[in-house]
Amino acid sequence: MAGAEGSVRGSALQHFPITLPVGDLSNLHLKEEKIKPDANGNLKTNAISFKDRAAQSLLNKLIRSNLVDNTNQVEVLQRDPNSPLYSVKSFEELRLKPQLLQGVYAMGFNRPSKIQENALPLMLAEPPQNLIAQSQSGTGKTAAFVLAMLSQVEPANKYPQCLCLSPTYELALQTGKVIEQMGKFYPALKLAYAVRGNKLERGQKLSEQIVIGTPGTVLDWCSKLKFIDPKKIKVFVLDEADVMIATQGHQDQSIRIQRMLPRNCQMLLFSATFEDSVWKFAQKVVPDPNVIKLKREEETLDTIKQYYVLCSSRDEKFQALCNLYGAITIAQAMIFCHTRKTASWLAAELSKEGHQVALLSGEMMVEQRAAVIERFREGKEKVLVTTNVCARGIDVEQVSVVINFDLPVDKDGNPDNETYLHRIGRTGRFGKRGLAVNMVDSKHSMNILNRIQEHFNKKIERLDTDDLDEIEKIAN
Ligand SMILES: Nc1ncnc2c1ncn2[C@@H]1O[C@H](COP(=O)(O)OP(=O)(O)OP(=O)(O)O)[C@@H](O)[C@H]1O
Repeated sequence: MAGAEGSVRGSALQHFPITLPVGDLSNLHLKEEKIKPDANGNLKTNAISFKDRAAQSLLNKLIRSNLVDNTNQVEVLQRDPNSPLYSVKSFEELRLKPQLLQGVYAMGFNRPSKIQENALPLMLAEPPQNLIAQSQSGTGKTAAFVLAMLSQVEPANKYPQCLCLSPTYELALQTGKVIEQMGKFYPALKLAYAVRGNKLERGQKLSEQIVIGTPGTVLDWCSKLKFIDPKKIKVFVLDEADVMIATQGHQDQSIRIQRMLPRNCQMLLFSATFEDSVWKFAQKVVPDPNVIKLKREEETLDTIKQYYVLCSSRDEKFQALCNLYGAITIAQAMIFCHTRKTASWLAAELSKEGHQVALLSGEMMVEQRAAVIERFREGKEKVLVTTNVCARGIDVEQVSVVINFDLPVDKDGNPDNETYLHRIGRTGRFGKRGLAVNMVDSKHSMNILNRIQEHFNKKIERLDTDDLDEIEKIAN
């Protein structure tokens, strides 16, 4: 696929007259999308959660080079339950155009992922079917809808035929890269990015066959500026719906775009999660959908040894951690703090003690965070200090020790059991044994710990970090 020479469209980065560095999510889209306050006038929380979610999602894309391991079942709900349910075990069975099959193999894909096995036959059916699909990050959703777009597009027709909405500029670029890679054997195929800052001349009509962009700009290009004729769109993809719905503005714009499309346009919506709000939104933008869900791998505490250490202050917690340090660095460890400030302080103190630790903090740009995670994954650093927001959703499989320097609590100060399970649950995977140590420094945090024990109905043993024998015992 060739980029549009000298224009702001076409190949990904070099032609962009955009001054924001890639990865700086600080102001992006939040201002221009005119986020409306919710019923309680709550604007800030929404905006922050959008930013966090978008950064999270981008981070996952940057650090991911393989499919996520998943043994869970796929649930398929067909629009017409009487039609047979197809699933494919190979890309050949899909009868893709030869250039596309070449593109798939050039990317190193040998067979469809779990979600692709079921989603691709539905998406490529004749007539094309609408689909709502949910599965965790890294299970092959992007590759699936890119394949659907590339199957439908007619490179000889020089106008937009496929439209893909992404929540942010950076996420749009990541998906664009997949389109470029998979479509590279179609020389006539071009891609345009409808993102803020990408200015075209008035009255111009796009000749690119695929347009990917953020809802606000796509809406302008379809309605006010008329660069795109929405009536000619054959495939409409709404990616990262769970990130998208974190701003009301994005939801409204997506719905307005969807209403301009022809009735027979194929509508596809993808999301990593399926909370109520995502589901309601999905049903508004995808009429008569087939639905595919792939559940998350169940996390369990069964194979994890859990302890708590009783301290009376933050400094004592630090001392206890130093006592434990030798034992925990036999494997790789993640240390969770409640705030960025504590995380930075702790990382600095550990470094002063001569320990080599990495800090993953929300202040860093997403690319920097990805680099930290990459180094940790490669084992260049054995200990990663982080906050909850920063590390949510990141799977580093080889971590076998988790330290809760601060116990996870929600915004009301109650135990956050889900986060506890997610932090700890990742240590005991694939038959390996995991170790979790919780630092308790007040009556309040003891109370939180007790409620966590009750919730999971699992005893958390006390550990004395001055007792070397005991430390040795837990390390083995
Ligand atoms: N069939 C396949 N075989 C091998 N690798 C694949 C296959 N499909 C996708 N991948 C690779 O797996 C990784 C995750 O895929 P993809 O980005 O499509 O997942 P995703 O569910 O869209 O994740 P996210 O929600 O984070 O965007 C990518 O590196 C992709 O190249």
